[in-house]
Amino acid sequence: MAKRIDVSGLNVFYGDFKAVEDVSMTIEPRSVTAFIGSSGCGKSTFLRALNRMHEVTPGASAQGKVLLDDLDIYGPDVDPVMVRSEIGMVFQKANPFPTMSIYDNVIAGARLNNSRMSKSQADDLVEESLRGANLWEEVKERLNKPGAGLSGGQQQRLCIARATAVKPSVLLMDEPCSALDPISTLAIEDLIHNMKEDYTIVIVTHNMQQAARVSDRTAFFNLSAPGKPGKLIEMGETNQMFTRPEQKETENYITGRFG
Ligand SMILES: Nc1ncnc2c1ncn2[C@@H]1O[C@H](COP(=O)(O)OP(=O)(O)OP(=O)(O)O)[C@@H](O)[C@H]1O
Repeated sequence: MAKRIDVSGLNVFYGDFKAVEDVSMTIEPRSVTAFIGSSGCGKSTFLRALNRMHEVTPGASAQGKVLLDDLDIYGPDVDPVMVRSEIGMVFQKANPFPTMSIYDNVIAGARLNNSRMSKSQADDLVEESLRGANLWEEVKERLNKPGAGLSGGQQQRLCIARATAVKPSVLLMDEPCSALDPISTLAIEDLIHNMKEDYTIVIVTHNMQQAARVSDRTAFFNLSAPGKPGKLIEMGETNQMFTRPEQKETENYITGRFG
């Protein structure tokens, strides 16, 4: 299920402004990769270009290559909607459809892909996805209540259930815990840890302890100066990045001397 992402020479623009310059990296399947770096260095922009989500921003464009196993996601005949169902996304602020029930939130994307799904198939998928997101026990008695009635941490796990219900191979998470309290954060971190058996996971985080706790590999991005594009400075095993980074810039950032 999990797939590898290979990026080569990716540049991302907002109009004429180059926000990300010449990034190449491999994101390994069945592992967690963290993106760290100071504010504005292009982590979210780069993340969104991995499933063509930047295309919903007017004027945004990307150049370069992104392969999902063998599929060139920017290929001429490739449908961005298909790309986003293979490479799902979870955002900083949990965004369940507010008036929809918990049940319908989970099944919404999967129904778009398969409108002929039977009631029992849908029931099974809702349960499986909520169990996978470690939310089933908390909501099984109130599946028909609105998603917006859940706590922030529960809403974020609901969004994870919704993203996984379409059976993606990759999950991109953009600061998924930044709006959550420490207990809910730990619940999401545990979940990320368990989910990496089945998915390729990428997480953008400002919290370096979090990157150290949850990720196998870490990529550090930086800007050479304000207004310049963000670049990938270094990527490696998380342990090595936090103890023996190769670049001085990385060391300055992780030891808090910068950014
Ligand atoms: N919709 C947009 N239109 C124009 N410029 C944008 C847009 N979104 C981001 N940018 C610019 O692109 C650059 C990279 O922003 P991005 O949000 O990717 O950085 P980031 O590393 O994720 O920052 P943060 O950690 O603060 O979320 C910044 O200079 C930002 O101002």
